[in-house]
Amino acid sequence: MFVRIDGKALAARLREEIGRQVSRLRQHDLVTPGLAVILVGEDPASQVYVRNKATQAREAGMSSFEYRLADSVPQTKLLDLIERLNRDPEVHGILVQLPLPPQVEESGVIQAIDPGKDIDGFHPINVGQVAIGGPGLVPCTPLGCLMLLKHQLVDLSGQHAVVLGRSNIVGKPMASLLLREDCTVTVAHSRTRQLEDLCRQADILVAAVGRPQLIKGDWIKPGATVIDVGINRVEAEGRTRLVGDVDFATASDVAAAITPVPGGVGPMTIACLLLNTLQATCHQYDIPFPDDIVSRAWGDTTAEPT
Ligand SMILES: NC(=O)C1=CN([C@@H]2O[C@H](COP(=O)(O)OP(=O)(O)OC[C@H]3O[C@@H](n4cnc5c(N)ncnc54)[C@H](OP(=O)(O)O)[C@@H]3O)[C@@H](O)[C@H]2O)C=CC1
Ligand SMILES: Nc1nc(=O)c2c([nH]1)NC[C@@H]1CN(c3ccc(C(=O)N[C@@H](CCC(=O)O)C(=O)O)cc3)C=[N+]21
Repeated sequence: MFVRIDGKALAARLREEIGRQVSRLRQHDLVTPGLAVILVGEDPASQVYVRNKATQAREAGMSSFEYRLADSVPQTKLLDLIERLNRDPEVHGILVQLPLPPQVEESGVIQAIDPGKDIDGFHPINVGQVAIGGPGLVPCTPLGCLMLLKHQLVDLSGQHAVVLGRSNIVGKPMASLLLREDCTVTVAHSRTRQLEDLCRQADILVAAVGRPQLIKGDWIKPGATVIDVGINRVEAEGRTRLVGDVDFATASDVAAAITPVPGGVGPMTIACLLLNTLQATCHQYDIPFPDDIVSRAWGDTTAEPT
């Protein structure tokens, strides 16, 4: 039986559970988790995400601080703001929306964020921790993908996972996490040969290439689980709509389960951002983090965060 993995519903349940944990912290007068989001420039899609992040943080009982900087902002000004937020006791998580304009050097900005407040998990310290299986903040999008996979599949061990895309924000951390789950992992990219044949070998296919509906049903192994990370805006019949990297219609005839776009990975990314903010807050205050939060939210035992 084909399953459409309902990321939107699962994310809503996870946010509710995060909200319960936040009110517990507040009731005990311990702390109100605070999330700071920095947006440089006026990209309309980024504005939508940043607004959604702020609204959902507030709905979960967190404080949300938004900083909008001009597209022409000098790097030093952005670094000064990050420094200030690193020291701000009301801010426990910092996110700088990517991509950044060309005058700003992305790696310098990421490295300026206090690794303990780096809720995106992009700082080299957190990247390294994930790679060696240590503690640390895990990037939100791959973390959300892993939770959806664990919800869908009882055992990831020994499964062949093919990750399409090798970006620092999705493909590479996704591959690290799947390896930690004992999958056999293949990472493909724009230079990969015979991509279709490779995809057909995947028990688990994670698509993060940013190419609208590139992956067709006949690229997919019957019974595979497909996670579609792609968010692509396409014009159709005079309207813009969102499609993934997977051609959902043909893929759903072959795969056992797929995440839809919208309503799949996207909402989980934001829920995981809030989860990371809660985790960072607990860590900063030496409060035990409720490790079973995902199973509490979803009522299963297969989806613990890593
Ligand atoms: N749902 C969510 O929460 C999120 C969704 N996204 C979406 O996920 C997608 C990927 O994002 P991101 O990782 O940032 O993108 P990047 O553009 O940084 O990376 C794309 C990757 O895909 C590879 N690639 C591009 N075209 C092909 C092709 N035809 N065949 C094989 N590989 C290809 C590139 O290869 P190479 O390295 O060789 O150039 C690269 O590794 C986008 O649609 C983005 O909008 C991103 C973040 C969060
Ligand atoms: N530092 C940083 N961290 C990020 O996590 C980050 C980033 N920069 N830059 C951009 C990408 C993209 N991203 C998305 C988050 C949510 C949805 C999302 O909620 N999507 C909805 C649809 C929203 C809509 O209608 O546009 C869905 O798929 O259902 C999508 C994409 C986070 N990113």
